[in-house]
Amino acid sequence: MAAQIWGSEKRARRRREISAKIAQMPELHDSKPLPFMTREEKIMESARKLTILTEKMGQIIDPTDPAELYHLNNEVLGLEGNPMALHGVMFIPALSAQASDEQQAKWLPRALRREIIGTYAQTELGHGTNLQNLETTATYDLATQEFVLHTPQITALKWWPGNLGKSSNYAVVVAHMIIKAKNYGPHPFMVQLRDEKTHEPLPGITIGDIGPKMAYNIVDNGFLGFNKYRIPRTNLLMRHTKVEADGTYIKPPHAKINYSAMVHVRAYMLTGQAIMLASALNIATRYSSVRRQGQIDKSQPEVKVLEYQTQQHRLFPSIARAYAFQFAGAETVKLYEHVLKEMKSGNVSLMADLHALTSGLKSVVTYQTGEGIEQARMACGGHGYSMASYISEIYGVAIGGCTYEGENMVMLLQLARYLVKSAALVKSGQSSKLGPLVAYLGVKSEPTSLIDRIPNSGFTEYVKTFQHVSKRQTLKAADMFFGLMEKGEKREIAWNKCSVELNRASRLHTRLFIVEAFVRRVNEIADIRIKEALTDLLHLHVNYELLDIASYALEDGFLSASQLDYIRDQVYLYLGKIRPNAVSLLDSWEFSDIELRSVLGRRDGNVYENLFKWAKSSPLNKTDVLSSVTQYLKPMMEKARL
Ligand SMILES: CCCCCCCCCCCCCCCCCCCCC/C=C/C(=O)SCCNC(=O)CCNC(=O)[C@H](O)C(C)(C)COP(=O)(O)OP(=O)(O)OC[C@H]1O[C@@H](n2cnc3c(N)ncnc32)[C@H](O)[C@@H]1OP(=O)(O)O
Ligand SMILES: Cc1cc2nc3c(=O)[nH]c(=O)nc-3n(C[C@H](O)[C@H](O)[C@H](O)COP(=O)(O)OP(=O)(O)OC[C@H]3O[C@@H](n4cnc5c(N)ncnc54)[C@H](O)[C@@H]3O)c2cc1C
Repeated sequence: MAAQIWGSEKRARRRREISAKIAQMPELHDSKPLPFMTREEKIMESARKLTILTEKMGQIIDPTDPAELYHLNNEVLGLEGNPMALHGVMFIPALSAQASDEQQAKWLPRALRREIIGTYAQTELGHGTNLQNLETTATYDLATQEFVLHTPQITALKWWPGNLGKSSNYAVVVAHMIIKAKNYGPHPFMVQLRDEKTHEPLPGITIGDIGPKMAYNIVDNGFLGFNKYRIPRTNLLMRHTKVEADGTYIKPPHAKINYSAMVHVRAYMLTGQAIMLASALNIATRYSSVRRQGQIDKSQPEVKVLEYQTQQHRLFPSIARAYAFQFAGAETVKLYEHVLKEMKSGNVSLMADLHALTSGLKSVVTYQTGEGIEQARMACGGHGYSMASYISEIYGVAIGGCTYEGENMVMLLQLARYLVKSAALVKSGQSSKLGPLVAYLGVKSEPTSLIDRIPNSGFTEYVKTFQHVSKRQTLKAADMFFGLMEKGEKREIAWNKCSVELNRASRLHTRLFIVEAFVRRVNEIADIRIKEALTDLLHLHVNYELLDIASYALEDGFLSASQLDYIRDQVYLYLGKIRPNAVSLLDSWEFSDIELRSVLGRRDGNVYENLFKWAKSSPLNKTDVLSSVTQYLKPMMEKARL
């Protein structure tokens, strides 16, 4: 099963080897539990480990393999980030995709050797979503052949970029490029922020940390201002766009090609979210098979809480989602790598499809991951609320994904633009022009669903039902939009009035893609036992998901009330079938105890003893009487007693 999850036997074996090596290297372990550290201590601890990794990484992993890097990162540095997180996740990808060959030769080897640390500085205090209204300017000075970076007012301060505040000395900065008083829109520039020797901010730069956040507190998200700060013309990233010495602008082959670093993260973060969901579920499911509370049959001893159907219903559909996200994420990464290769050689024809797909997936996956992790926390009762479970930290980190790389509603609306264009093709009889991901929009469906009507139909009737609801909602939302425009509404006003319906269409389309990716994967599996276990999980997935969106299929009679009862029964049936495999389905992800960082989710199940040990190690327990007591509470009580 690990081979299915991680993509191959080899990958699963490599993960095990890497975990085993790390287990033998105490210098790479947390020196104490992260929840007991202050933010400064955590940052220090993480930087300490990063420097060891820089020395020893080659002995542990193949540093050119992103999957191995990611595993190393999760084991050693953990989910809460590290001082170079953005360096690997956005700075290097931005340079790789957007810098010319000459620029890459100058900067990439230095970045890869970690001579410099970089980040991606785009969002500002006043604007994150609406890139067209960013306020930082890069004005070309023809006389000196330099760009002058400037922050005209407080809302133009860069705000949020990870590791910008304290760790990075370089950044890819996105600013509006102005040449001879003409604004060419946001463009990426390579900018040195700090002196390479002293690490002091360079003159003209204001920089710092934005303060503690809901999670990710090892990352120094920062602010950055420029006061007429000059950089050479050749620091504009010029793979696709060029500015000649005389100020001539050569436009890129696609207007949004400079957004590729964002698409990179959107594509890669899906499996990251799957891992976080599976981690939280692993903790909750292991604990649920240790925790005994109450009886189902009063004549029997107390049961493991995992025996309760409500507990299974809380956890198992999310187990199915974690697998589904991992499979859909793997497909998306493949597609992204393909499109990136094509883009580099000038073919930009697939960018719109990739953008639509990653926008929808990013939104649905992060939202459902958040839901699943929060349910996992609640499923652990009181101990889930303790930082000893570590689930709240996983939740805080995962939920950040709903906001970064494009706020979820906004990204769903991006996919909706693509769906509406596709709907227009269907309406004008040009269904043959639909791309493969939306081809179903042009296919006439049956009048009613055949779920439970055709024996042994596998998942086909389920997929058709998802297609039907997605198609119907897309056409309905598009009709609403076109109808308003026909009545004379301006395009943007009409769009806003339909946006809730449009986003519903985007979610349904994305959920269909996730179901299809799961079905595709299960169909490919040769090993009978693995196929059986995953087929059970897929049964739970399609029935649970369909029940969740049933109103869309009920309202036009595509599903009947009796079919809905059948679907509900299937959910209960598969909860029971999955129960014996539940812990194994999560243990198959092979997270080590080092990586999980959870007292509740320990592999050996020795929860109570270790919870007590953990509590005793709290800094508050170093002394029996705290100074808050001697200084305030004790005098208060004494005064009251007088
Ligand atoms: C040991 C050490 C270890 C280190 C690490 C190891 C690394 C291993 C690698 C593994 C990676 C794992 C990943 C895990 C991730 C976790 C890390 C978390 C870090 C978080 C970092 C966060 C960073 C950020 O948030 S950066 C800032 C992101 N900002 C946004 O996303 C802004 C959102 N807004 C937008 O994208 C745009 O403004 C948008 C799209 C809303 C509108 O843009 P616009 O320019 O205004 O567009 P408009 O004129 O309206 O035109 C729309 C038009 O354009 C099309 N379009 C838009 N975008 C694209 C695109 N990208 N591609 C193609 N087409 C695009 C759109 O479709 C419209 O088309 P039409 O409909 O045809 O008009
Ligand atoms: C943990 C974290 C890490 C980050 N790292 C980085 C980084 O490394 N580099 C970087 O540059 N940035 C980074 N960011 C910033 C992040 O990319 C932005 O916060 C994000 O893109 C959302 O933009 P915003 O803050 O402007 O939200 P807003 O756009 O102000 O969103 C507020 C509300 O308005 C709604 N809204 C906005 N526009 C529309 C619209 N057109 N239609 C409908 N609704 C709309 C949204 O849906 C939301 O409900 C990070 C953020 C976080 C939380």
